[in-house]
Amino acid sequence: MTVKLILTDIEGTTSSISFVKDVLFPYAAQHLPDYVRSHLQDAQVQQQLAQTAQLAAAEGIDVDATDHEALIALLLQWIAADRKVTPLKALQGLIWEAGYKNRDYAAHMYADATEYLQRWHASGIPLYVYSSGSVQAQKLFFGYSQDGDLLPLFSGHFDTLVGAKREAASYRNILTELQKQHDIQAADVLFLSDIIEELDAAREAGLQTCWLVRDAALPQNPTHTAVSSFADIVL
Ligand SMILES: CSCCC(=O)C(=O)COP(=O)(O)O
Ligand SMILES: [Mg+2]
Repeated sequence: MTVKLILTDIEGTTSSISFVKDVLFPYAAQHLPDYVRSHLQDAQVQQQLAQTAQLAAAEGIDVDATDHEALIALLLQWIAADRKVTPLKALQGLIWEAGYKNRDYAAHMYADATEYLQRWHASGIPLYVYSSGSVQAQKLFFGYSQDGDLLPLFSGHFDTLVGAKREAASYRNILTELQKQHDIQAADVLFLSDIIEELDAAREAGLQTCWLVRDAALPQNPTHTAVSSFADIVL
C-alpha cells in the first residue's frame, strides 16, 4: 500500500520519553503554581482552570472551581500521574514556552526521525503531528528542537481536542480534517506511534500503522509493523 501522508506521534516516536518525563514535566510542575497565580486574569488560564474543575467533577473529585490552590494541587497530581487531559496539556504548553525561549532546554529528536522527516518533506509527503501535547506545545517542541527549527516540515497538528489517542473516533475526526486539504482515503495515511493501543485505534479507523520500538528489542510477532528507526519505515 502506498503512503500519501504521514501522521506522527511525538513522545517515544520522534523523541525520547525521557525528555518529556525528566525535563518537560518537572519544569511544568516547578513553574505551574507561580504561573497560574500570576496569570489568574488571563482568559486562557481561566478557561483551563474552569475545564480542570469540570473534569474533576466528572471524575467525582470534590474541588471548588474558585479555589485556585486546590486546582493547582490537582494539576500537580495530574502531572505526576502523566494524565493526558486537555486543560493540563494546554497549561503545560503555556508554561513550557518560557523554558524554550530562555533556552533552558531544547526538544530531543532521534537523529533518524529528523533525517527522515526532512527526507519525506523534501519528497513532497505531507507530514502531520498527533500528540497528547497541545498544538501550541507541539509547535514549541519542533520549533525549538535540538536539531533546530523543524516546524516548517509539518503541514498541520492535532491534539486531544479531536479526541483521545486510544479511540478510533479521533483518527476518523483527523481524517475528516485531512480530507479538506488532501485527496486521500484512510488507507493512504500512515500513523507512527510507540503505543500499541494508539496503533490499534488508528487501524480500526482504517489507517496504516507503524510501531516505533525505541528502547527494547523488536518483538517476534508484532501485531503492527515494528521498527526501531525511521530509517526502517518502508513507504
Ligand atoms: C509535544 S508536548 C510534550 C509531550 C506531551 O506533553 C505528551 O503528553 C506527549 O504525548 P504523545 O501523545 O506525544 O505521546
Ligand atoms: Mg507516544
